[in-house]
Amino acid sequence: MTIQWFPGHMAKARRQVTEKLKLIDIVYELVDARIPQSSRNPMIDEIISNKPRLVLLNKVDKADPRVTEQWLSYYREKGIRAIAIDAQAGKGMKQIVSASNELLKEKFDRMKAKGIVKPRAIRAMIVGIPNVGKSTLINRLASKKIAKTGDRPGITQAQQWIKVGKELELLDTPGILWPKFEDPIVGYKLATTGAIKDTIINLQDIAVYALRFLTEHYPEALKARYGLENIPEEIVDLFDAIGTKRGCLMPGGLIDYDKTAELILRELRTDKIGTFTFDFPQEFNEKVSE
Ligand SMILES: Nc1nc2c(ncn2[C@@H]2O[C@H](COP(=O)(O)OP(=O)(O)OP(=O)(O)O)[C@@H](O)[C@H]2O)c(=O)[nH]1
Repeated sequence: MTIQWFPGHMAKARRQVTEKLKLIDIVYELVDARIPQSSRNPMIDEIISNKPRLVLLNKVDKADPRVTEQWLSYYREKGIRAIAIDAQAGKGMKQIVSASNELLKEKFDRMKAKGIVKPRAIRAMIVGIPNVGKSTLINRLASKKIAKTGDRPGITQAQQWIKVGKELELLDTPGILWPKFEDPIVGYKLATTGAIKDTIINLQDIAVYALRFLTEHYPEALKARYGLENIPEEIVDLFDAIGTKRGCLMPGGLIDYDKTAELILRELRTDKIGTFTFDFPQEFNEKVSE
């Protein structure tokens, strides 16, 4: 698999995020709850350094609730604050504000001690890879009282802040960090969940990955969706079975594998087969830094 982001592009995105870090108190690292690890930018720890961080597992409605719980305890054990949210439906929004308050309590207590009587609102920025739900979350948080507080003095680049109640101000442009995947499996996970375009990786290859994954981890859901008594061992036989059931045929009755792959991925992405998580915390126990 040859996927290369332009190094210049990456460097620019990184620079923009680093610039904005100076303006904020806390980073909201938005990841996809279906692939909490694969949808992180691997350099994020280094980029945000010791800035307080809140991990937001978005699209939790599309993930396996059992594995989401495992991820939340995993973060807890690592001392990382994390919340599962559904930005589309607006679930978890209050928790974002309360967790931010808790995380910054010490800093604001120090400000109070220095004689700053009224601590200002917490300033936050959302950071995440494409398609993870950054705009949806901004709109959701801004929904009722959208108010722009204007530019702050001393900042070269004009920044707009969105007020979220009295306690929070959010930068109106999120930081985009690219996923990086030397590991082809990470690429397949990103493609399966729709984080990268289908044109980047061959559609049939993505569907093969997805079917193998479901066969291993969620066989009952796969059987139920496609009316299979058993899941064939050979992947081509599984394609044939699904293609036949769904009438994905070419003239002459041969299975149309492209059409079958497209159907499987469409149904998977729209949760027709079920709600799944593709990253398991056990796989990454050694790899995540604190
Ligand atoms: N089911 C579900 N869908 C969501 C959720 N949050 C966002 N989406 C959907 O995910 C898609 C991408 O959301 P965006 O908000 O555009 O993502 P983004 O990170 O701003 O994307 P870029 O502009 O590409 O960086 C949209 O179709 C949203 O409706 C969620 O919590 N649940």
